[in-house]
Amino acid sequence: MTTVGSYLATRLAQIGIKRHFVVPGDYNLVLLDKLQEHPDLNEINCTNELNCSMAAEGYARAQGVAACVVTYSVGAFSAFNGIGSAYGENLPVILISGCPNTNDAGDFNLLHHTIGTHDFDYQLEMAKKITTAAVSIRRASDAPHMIDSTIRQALLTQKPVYIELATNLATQPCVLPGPESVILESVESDPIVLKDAVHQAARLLSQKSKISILVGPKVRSAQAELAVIQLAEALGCAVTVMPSAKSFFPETHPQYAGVYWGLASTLGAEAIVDWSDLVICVGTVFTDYSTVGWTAQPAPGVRLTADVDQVQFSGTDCSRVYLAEFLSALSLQAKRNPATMVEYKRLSPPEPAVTASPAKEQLSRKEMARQISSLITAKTTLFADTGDSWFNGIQMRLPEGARFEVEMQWGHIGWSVPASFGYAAARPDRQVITMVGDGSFQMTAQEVSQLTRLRIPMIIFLINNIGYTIEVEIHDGIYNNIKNWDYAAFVESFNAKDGQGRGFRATTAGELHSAIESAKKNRNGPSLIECVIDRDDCTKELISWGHFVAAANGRAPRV
Ligand SMILES: C/C(NCc1cnc(C)nc1N)=C(/S)[C@H](O)COP(=O)(O)OP(=O)(O)O
Ligand SMILES: [Mg+2]
Repeated sequence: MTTVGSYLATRLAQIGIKRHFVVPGDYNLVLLDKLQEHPDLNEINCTNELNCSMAAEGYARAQGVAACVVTYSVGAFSAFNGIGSAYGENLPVILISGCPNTNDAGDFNLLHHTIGTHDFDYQLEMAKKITTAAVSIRRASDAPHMIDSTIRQALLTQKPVYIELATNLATQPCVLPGPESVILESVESDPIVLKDAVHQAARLLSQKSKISILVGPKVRSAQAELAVIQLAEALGCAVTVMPSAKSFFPETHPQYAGVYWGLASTLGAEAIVDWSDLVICVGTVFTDYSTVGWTAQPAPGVRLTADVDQVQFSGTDCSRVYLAEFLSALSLQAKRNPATMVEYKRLSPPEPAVTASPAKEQLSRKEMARQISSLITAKTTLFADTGDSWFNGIQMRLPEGARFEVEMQWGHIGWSVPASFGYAAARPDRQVITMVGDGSFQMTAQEVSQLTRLRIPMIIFLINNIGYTIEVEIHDGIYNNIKNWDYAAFVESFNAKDGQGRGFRATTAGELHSAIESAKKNRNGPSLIECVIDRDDCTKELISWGHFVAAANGRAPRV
C-alpha cells in the first residue's frame, strides 16, 4: 500500500517530470510534502500562480509534460491563465489544486479561499472548460483510477488536465501504482484507414506539379518533426513554416524556404506558397493573427491537411490517422517533385547583409536585432514574447540545433519570463535567450527572482520603447503609454545579499555590445539588458500586420 499523495508523485515521475512548480497554500501543504518525498521529484517555488502555471507551460515545451500545484480558488484562478495557454499551445500541463476537507460540504461549513457559499464545485466546473479532463478526488479509493485516466488523457491529447485533491486525502492509504505502461501506452492509426489515406494522398500528389509543405505548430505535439523531414526529402519540395512552428523544421536544411506569414513572411516564402498547386499543411493552425487578418492562407482547394489524428483533402476525410505515421508512410510512396524548390531558389534573393552601427550611434531596433541574432548558437533556445519581439525573432535565421519559442495562440504578454524560466529549469544544458517588451515584462517581472535564486544564466533582452507598440500600430490611445522602470536596478534588487543577477542599460550600439559581452560571462544568474529604442522604431512587418489585424477587428457587424 501507499498514500494518495505518493501515488500521484509516482505517476508524475513515471511520465518524466523531474521539477514541478508550486505555490503553497493550506489546501495543498500535505500534498506538497508527499510530492517532495519522491526521490525523482524536486519542487520549484514560484512568486505567484500565474507565473507558476506559465513556468509549467514552458517546462512542458522542453520536457513534453509538466505539473503545477496550487491552492484552492485564490491560487487556481490565477493558474487558469497558464492552463489556457497550455490548451491553445497544445501542451500537456497537469494543474493540481488542493480543495476543501471532504467533511466540509456535508457539514455546510463556510470556508476561506472560497466565494463564501456552500458550493465547492465551481472551480472544477471552470477547469472542465479549459482542460481535456478534470477530476475532483473526494475519496482515497477513487484516486488511482482518477489520477491514471486524467494523466493519460493529457498525454494522448497533448492538452492540459486538472486534478483536484481534498486537503485531508494526501496521506490516506491507497494501492500502489502499476507499471507506467498504464498511462504511457501510445495509440496507433487504424491500419486500414491509414493505408487508404496514404494511397489517396499519393494519387493526389501524382496529379500535382508544384507541391510545397507548410509546417504548423502542432507538428511538435504530434511528435512528427522527423516524419516531416522524411516526406520533404522524398518529394524534394520547398518547406515553409508558420511563425509558431519556427525551428520545428531545421532552417539549415537545403529545402527550408522560410517563414510563411503573409506580408510578415521571410523573403520568398509567401510567393512559393502562393505559387504551389498543392500545399501539404502539416499541423497548421490558421487564425486571425497567423493569417494576418485573414489575408494570407492557402486556399482550401489547394490544401492537403494532415492534422494530429486526421487527414483531409478534396473528397477525402480520414480520422484515426496519426500524423507521424501518415507522413512516414506517404514518404515511401511519394514521387520526387522538386519544382517549388527550384522556383524558390530563383525567387529568394540572398539575405540582405545588415551592417553594424557605429558604436556611438543611438541604438536602433535593427542594430539590436543584429546583435541578438549573432548570439544564437546550436545550444540556444530563443523566446520571443508577444510584441514586436515576434517580428524581430521571425526574421532571425537559426543555426542547426537552435530552437524558437512563441505563444502566438494564447498571446499573454509577459508569458516569456516565467515560460523561459520553466524551460531553462528543464534544460540547463541550453542557453535560453528571451526577447520581451517593456509592457510584457511588467506583467510577470517578479519571476526573474527565481532565475536569481536558481542561478540560471538566462539573457533577457528587455526592449524598452516606452509602451505597447503592437497596440499603437493596431489602434493608438493614451492607454498604450506605460510607466517607465529602472529595469537594470529592478533586476539587481533581487540579489539581496547572495544573488548574481546583472542589469544593464544600452542606449547605443557600443553599450549593447559591451553589455552582451558581460552577460555572456555571467554564468551564475540572469542578465537583463534593457535596450532603449525609439517608440516608433518597430519592424515594417508589425506596421503592416497591425493594419490588417485592425481591419479584421473592425469588420462591421452583420445585420
Ligand atoms: C498590451 C498588449 N496586448 C494586449 C494584452 C493584454 N493583456 C495580456 C495578458 N495579454 C495581451 N496580449 C500588447 S501586445 C503590448 O503591445 C505589448 O507591449 P510590449 O511588451 O511593450 O511589446 P511591444 O512594445 O513590442 O508591443
Ligand atoms: Mg513596448
